[in-house]
Amino acid sequence: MTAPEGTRPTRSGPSTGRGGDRRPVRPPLDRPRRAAYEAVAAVHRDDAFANLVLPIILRDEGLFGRDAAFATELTYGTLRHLGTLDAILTDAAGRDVARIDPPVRDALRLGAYQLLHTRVPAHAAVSSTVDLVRSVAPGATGFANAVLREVSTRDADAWVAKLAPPMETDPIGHLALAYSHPQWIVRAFSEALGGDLGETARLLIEDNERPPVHLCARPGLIDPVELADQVGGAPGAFSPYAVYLPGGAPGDIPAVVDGRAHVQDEGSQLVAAALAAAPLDGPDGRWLDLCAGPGGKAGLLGALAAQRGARVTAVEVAEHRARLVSLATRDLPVAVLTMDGRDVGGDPKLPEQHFDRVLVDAPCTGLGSLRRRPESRWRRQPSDLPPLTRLQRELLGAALRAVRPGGLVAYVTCSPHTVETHVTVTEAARRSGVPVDFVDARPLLPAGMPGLGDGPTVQLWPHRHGTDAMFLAVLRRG
Ligand SMILES: C[S@@+](CC[C@H](N)C(=O)[O-])C[C@H]1O[C@@H](n2cnc3c(N)ncnc32)[C@H](O)[C@@H]1O
Repeated sequence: MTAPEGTRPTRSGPSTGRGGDRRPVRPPLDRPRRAAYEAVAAVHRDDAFANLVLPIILRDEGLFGRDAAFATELTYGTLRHLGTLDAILTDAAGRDVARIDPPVRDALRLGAYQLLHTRVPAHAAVSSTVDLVRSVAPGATGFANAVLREVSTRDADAWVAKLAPPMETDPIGHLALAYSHPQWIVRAFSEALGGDLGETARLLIEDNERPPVHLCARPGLIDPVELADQVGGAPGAFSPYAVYLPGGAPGDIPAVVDGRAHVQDEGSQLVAAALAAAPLDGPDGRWLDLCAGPGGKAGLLGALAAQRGARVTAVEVAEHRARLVSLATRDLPVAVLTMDGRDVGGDPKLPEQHFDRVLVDAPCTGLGSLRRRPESRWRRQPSDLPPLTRLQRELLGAALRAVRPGGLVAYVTCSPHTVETHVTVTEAARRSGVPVDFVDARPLLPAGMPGLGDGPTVQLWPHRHGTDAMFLAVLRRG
């Protein structure tokens, strides 16, 4: 991408050289790069989330349009490519990045990202980064200059060829370095893809792309073609409710403001709609969303329920997220309960064998939506899995208690990690003590959708479907 070379003065702007001030005149720090630096530094220093902290910094800096887009590209790109950039910087600096002063380290990461992954001219990438280092660690400008000059001696492919272990002997290590993912995540993806390393590489590449924004045109409230016309977008490839947003702030769209549409990945729409589409004998008026916050799927289920004379009970344990569910489902037949979903049978508001359709959109590692959270791949650890999978099993067990005989439970994660998908489902079903059968989930998705595998569960993928990597298992209680 082309970088707008900033020329405006900043808070830490240059000396004017007037009034006997003999300091040399320095080029001003451009505000997009400064904003990106502050966002990356906040992520590493304060454990901030880039998608929350960056909009605040952009607003405080008064950055809009191209400048904001450039700052966003630098922030998200640097965070996504962090693993590979750090390996390159370690080599170029001759010492582990962990031993570089954090402000200098973050500035170097931004500089290396510009050199290796953008069309910013090398001289501009180096000089603007050295300016940045001068403002945060004045003693380190010579070091930063030398490191970046070394980085600029190769392009990204040549650095990977130098530093990555050979694909033949260490494919996981190779892919991890080449496509900037932790090895344990590459291993998990490869396993979920049946060991196909070519496909694993395609997934990793997709994870490093900027994700599209999808809208859900709520059924019965707005036609997706009409919404697509309004926003200048296109109807989705698979979900009958999806609209692809070409750009702009979704919060400014009138249909989103008045609750006829909401922002939601197309894969999330598909799995929620699949539960509503599954054939069911007998009563069909009581639907339950056991993990509802912040309310994306409850919004779609609520709109579908309204069309079919059903009602949704939406359960969420975190109070602030339960409030978000209430906001997301206003004017829909949805009752929100702030409570622990595992209390099924232990609380009169959540009786056993009461519901016809139950969704368990379980808390998970979120490895299926790494595109949307650039820093999360570096924060997640394998040690996150045991407590999460225990909670997933307990919630699915509660759902199986909540559903009536003959009723349906959809278990969903936005992670393709088999421990959170297949292992959780089979273990929870085995331990539940109630008879359950798997329903083939593939026919519950739009006809002709490719790449759905052998069933009965479905795994969606960014590189196959353009969606987050959502997993869906549908169970029928006997
Ligand atoms: C993956 S998110 C659900 C996303 C939501 N279905 C949507 O589409 O917007 C999982 C949610 O489960 C909630 N949760 C975690 N433990 C829970 C529990 N024991 N009972 C109910 N909700 C829980 C989390 O707070 C989180 O909001």
